[in-house]
Amino acid sequence: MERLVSNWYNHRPLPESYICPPETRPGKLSIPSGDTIPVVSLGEALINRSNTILNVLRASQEFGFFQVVNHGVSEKVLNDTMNVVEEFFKMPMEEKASLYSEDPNKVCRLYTSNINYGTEKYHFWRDILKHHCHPLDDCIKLWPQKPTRYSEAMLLVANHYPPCPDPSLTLGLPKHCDPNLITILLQGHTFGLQVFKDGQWIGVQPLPNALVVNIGHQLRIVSNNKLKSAEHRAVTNSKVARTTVGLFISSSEDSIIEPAKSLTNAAQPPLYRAFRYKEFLSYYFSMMGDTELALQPFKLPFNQSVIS
Ligand SMILES: O=C(O)CCC(=O)C(=O)O
Ligand SMILES: [Fe+2]
Repeated sequence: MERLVSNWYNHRPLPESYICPPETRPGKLSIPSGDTIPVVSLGEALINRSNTILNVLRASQEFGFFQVVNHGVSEKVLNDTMNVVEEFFKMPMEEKASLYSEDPNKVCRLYTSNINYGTEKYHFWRDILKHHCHPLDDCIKLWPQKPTRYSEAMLLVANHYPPCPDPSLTLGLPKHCDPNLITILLQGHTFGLQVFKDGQWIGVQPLPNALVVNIGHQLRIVSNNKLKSAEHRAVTNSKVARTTVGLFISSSEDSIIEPAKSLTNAAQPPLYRAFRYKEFLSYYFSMMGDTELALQPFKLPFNQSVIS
């Protein structure tokens, strides 16, 4: 519990154990906050559905990332979700203590940094509240009891990045691709999310009431690499705490994942073998940070993919 950054951050300078190796440091923080990440207005689908679908496909092929506006989720629901999560992180430590756990198998838990605080080489400037949402009737009983409004919001991962004494030396979240199908992120008003595209980092501009959508590894595999699972990371800032809420859409751990048959043929053979999602997840978490290595054991060698 003492490990949570929000427990101690404003009492001391950046501890050495949070300093990233030079090649992964954010360094200069004036990353262009791109208008380049596509913004898709879902409201347009009511008038021209096929054009909206094309926009989503194009963004998923080129960037693996886009923002959606006019999505139909009310401003009130978005604000309530963000407020209740911010309220959760602001609660006194004693109120949150029962949720703190370093056991990754716990269905609802509060923890810090990244996957394994005990074994990681250096730490990240982030506290996390994570829980499952499906099946809702079972999961909701395990969600935080306080703030009492909490269970009216539905979410899976809430990231909290307290103000940081030196944002140029540390990261909130290291470079990664999400393992699941699609992630929908409410990133609030504070800049911090960056996407790696064509060898450089691009900032994802916080837009009012927008949701950031990104393609995960599962969908990259199902689409046989037609859609891109983009690498991204979160940087911190020294002025304000940043809180984000991510809904991770995923198939069940027992599902078989493989390239869709309708997208493969003799000219475009499957690039991945079939596997159970849980097999992928355990390998992914052991390879955290190296996107291509995480996919390696699931790739088919070219000649084998032609035969199958
Ligand atoms: O907090 C953010 O801006 C990014 C979060 C994210 O990428 C994740 O939780 O996988
Ligand atoms: Fe992510």
